[in-house]
Amino acid sequence: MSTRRPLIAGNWKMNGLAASAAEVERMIGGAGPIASAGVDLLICPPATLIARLAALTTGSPIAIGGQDCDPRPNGAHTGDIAAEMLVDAGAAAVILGHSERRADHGETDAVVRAKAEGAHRAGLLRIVCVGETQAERDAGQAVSVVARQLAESVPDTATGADLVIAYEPVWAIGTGLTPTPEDIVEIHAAMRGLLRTRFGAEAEGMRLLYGGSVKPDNAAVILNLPDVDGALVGGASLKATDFLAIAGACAGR
Ligand SMILES: O=C[C@H](O)COP(=O)(O)O
Repeated sequence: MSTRRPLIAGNWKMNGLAASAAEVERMIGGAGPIASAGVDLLICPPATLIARLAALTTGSPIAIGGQDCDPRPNGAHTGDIAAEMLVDAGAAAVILGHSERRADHGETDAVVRAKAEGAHRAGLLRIVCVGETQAERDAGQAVSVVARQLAESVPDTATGADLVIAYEPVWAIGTGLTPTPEDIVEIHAAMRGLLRTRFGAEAEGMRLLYGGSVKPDNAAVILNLPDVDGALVGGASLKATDFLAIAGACAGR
């Protein structure tokens, strides 16, 4: 049995208004037993809601995170948000290199790595996303693509305490499709092996999340797979009942 604390993280993407605080209040209401079972809970709302939800969740088992940060600490960069600003707003973590940012904003592995360095400077837990496209999987390149992203997006400063990797096959995001359990196990085992080779004992503390169409009805199977230390949940994290059901499946492992 792993000593890593499982993490269920919700990525709200570009969803959520002030009224969404009510959903988080419902999450707080159900989070106690899940946290007592040793599961870490994180919600990453849009930047506009970080301060509001950080205040709301203070003293609760739910932490708040960002969905991106700029590598630089401050300066004349209109529209960008530094990792230090996320911390100042109450964030404890940040998602980096999500495939939607890689696709929508042209983020390369080198950019993701620089952002991860910025997050490290600010003291944030870093959740670095990797994952192959459908074409890459069809070409038999899933493991090699993930290995390359892992090697090039994760900085040398990574430690067991501050690095989380989220394996999110691009074709599984928001589609209702998921890889087979065997495919998830293959990728997670490969990632653990690569992290061990690079980081030695620190790799044992690095949590590996699966993300892509995680729902209450498939969570138990996915979360019980070897080397799956939790989930990065998109659509299902917008509803307290679904998010708590997924986290509850993790608590029941
Ligand atoms: O960051 C979360 C993922 O992109 C998964 O999204 P999804 O659960 O809506 O498929």
